[in-house]
Amino acid sequence: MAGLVVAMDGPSGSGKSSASRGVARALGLRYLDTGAQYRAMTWWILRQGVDLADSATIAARCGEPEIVSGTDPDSPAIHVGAVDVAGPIREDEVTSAVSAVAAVPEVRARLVALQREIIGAGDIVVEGRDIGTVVAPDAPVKIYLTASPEARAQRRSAELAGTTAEAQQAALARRDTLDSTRKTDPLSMADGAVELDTTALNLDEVIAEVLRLVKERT
Ligand SMILES: Nc1ncnc2c1ncn2[C@@H]1O[C@H](COP(=O)(O)OP(=O)(O)OP(=O)(O)O)[C@@H](O)[C@H]1O
Ligand SMILES: Nc1ccn([C@H]2C[C@H](O)[C@@H](COP(=O)(O)O)O2)c(=O)n1
Repeated sequence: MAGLVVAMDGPSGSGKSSASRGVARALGLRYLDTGAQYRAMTWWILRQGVDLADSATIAARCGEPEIVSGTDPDSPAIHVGAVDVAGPIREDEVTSAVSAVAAVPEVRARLVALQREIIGAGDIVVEGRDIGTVVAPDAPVKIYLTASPEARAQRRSAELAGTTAEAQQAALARRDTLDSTRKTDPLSMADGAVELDTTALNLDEVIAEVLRLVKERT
């Protein structure tokens, strides 16, 4: 299984992180959360006071922050320079701004290059929106994870305090629309990807199905 790359794409809240980490653990692979990188870039852009509508400035400055991703599925780490941003990047301020920053082509070019560098010789599960289409189109295993909007919102609201499933469903729908309608590398299912609807599956069942697909395709 040396050199294996598993590409896991899908909309927000479909379970990509949980499933990817479980699969990586089971197979002794590394794990890369590319969404955390877009969030880290967004955290830095917000800290610089850059207007989110000013894509020219975002494009001009997106080469400045050093974004460092850990690849241990048991403790995925993300730093901007020396600052641990694992907590702040999950705050509402970043979540509601990240799609605008991720739509800037220069941001994507920088992060896709960083992702390819980390993927390197493989042995990794990589999750995001464009892994199977753009970042690693030759990955032997490509999964497109989905779940109904209601299930995704229910899962998200169970995870976060002080919110409702209705509020989460609206926020997820907004992000889905922005991520799947942007001009550069929108969220879409890659050629050769297997769609896995997790609405009626628990996490262990999702991981077992992905492991079965890995076995079948390698
Ligand atoms: N099959 C499942 N059944 C029930 N809950 C699940 C399942 N998969 C994931 N979850 C829960 O749903 C929530 C969202 O999962 P996760 O963060 O893995 O999704 P994601 O697709 O990575 O989201 P995002 O793209 O926003 O980072 C988490 O609380 C997770 O524990
Ligand atoms: N490969 C990727 C990964 C993520 N994004 C963008 C779109 C998401 O809304 C945002 C945050 O990702 P999440 O943490 O929710 O997985 O980052 C992208 O465009 N491409």
